[in-house]
Amino acid sequence: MRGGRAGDVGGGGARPYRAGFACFVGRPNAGKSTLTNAIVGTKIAITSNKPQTTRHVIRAVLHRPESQLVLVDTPGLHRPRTLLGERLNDLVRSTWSEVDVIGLCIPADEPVGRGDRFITGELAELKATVLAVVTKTDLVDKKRLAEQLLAVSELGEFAAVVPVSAVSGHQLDTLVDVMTGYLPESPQLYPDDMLTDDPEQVLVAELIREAALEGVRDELPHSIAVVVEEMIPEGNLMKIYADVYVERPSQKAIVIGHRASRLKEVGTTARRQIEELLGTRVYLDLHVRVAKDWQRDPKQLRKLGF
Ligand SMILES: Nc1nc2c(ncn2[C@@H]2O[C@H](COP(=O)(O)OP(=O)(O)OP(=O)(O)O)[C@@H](O)[C@H]2O)c(=O)[nH]1
Repeated sequence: MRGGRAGDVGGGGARPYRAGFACFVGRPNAGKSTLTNAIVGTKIAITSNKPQTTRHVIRAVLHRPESQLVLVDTPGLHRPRTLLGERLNDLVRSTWSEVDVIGLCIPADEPVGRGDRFITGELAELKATVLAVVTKTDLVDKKRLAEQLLAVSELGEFAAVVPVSAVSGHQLDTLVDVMTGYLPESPQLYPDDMLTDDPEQVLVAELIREAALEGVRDELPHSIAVVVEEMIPEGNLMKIYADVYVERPSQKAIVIGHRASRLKEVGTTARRQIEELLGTRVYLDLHVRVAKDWQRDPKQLRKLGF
């Protein structure tokens, strides 16, 4: 509906405008978030070297003259052990049913396994076009890559198998081209200047959460949640008030550190990243609170946005 299209002008031979939704799926650590970041070129989806850290569906809009690819970031599918785990899996499935193109990510440096087979089976039921994306090609040599491409193509019926590296940038444009080719003909979905339709607060909360996890992932891998309570613009300054939730007092001590030294670092790191994201100066006020067993309590989960 919104915006005109250069492709309309001139008629004869112009390719149709395509627009639609796509997402990357795959087992934890397959490289989905890193790939999304590399394609979008800005730090929107949050990555970590620990599985299951992507907790929000985040959309990034890739504008091209003849197309618009809306990337939806989903968490990795996994065996639920807590209520949060179940919610995450529901979120993954509902996202899958809404998109036009799905890129199943399989790392080049790990054997194709049961998890990949399971997800491939689930995807076969959907109406979306499914591509296989062999990620992290920079980690293997040509021979290993060729073997992996073969193993992946034997895994299921894919519209295409595309090897990429988010780190070296290898084939990223090709992947976008291939995915775009499978989008439906459609008018432009979002205005030209829009990169993401997610509330800024979600992105800000994710940046704070990532900073709070830095260096303590082994101790508190899934025990931190962040809620941005208020964002108040004041001239060219954005005042942000946020709560960092942990499950237990002992975790609160870890996050805060000796004489609040760690919390200060978290605040500084997060503030820099938020300033980059918002393009304004930021004042960041962080409070650490204990929400007992928040991962298991539906009321707490709702409050924390799950
Ligand atoms: N060398 C290399 N490492 C990569 C590449 N892509 C991702 N990684 C690394 O692989 C790990 C997992 O990447 P993520 O992007 O967080 O994986 P994910 O699939 O989003 O993981 P979940 O959020 O757990 O579902 C991180 O340590 C990344 O740095 C790549 O192209 N090359």
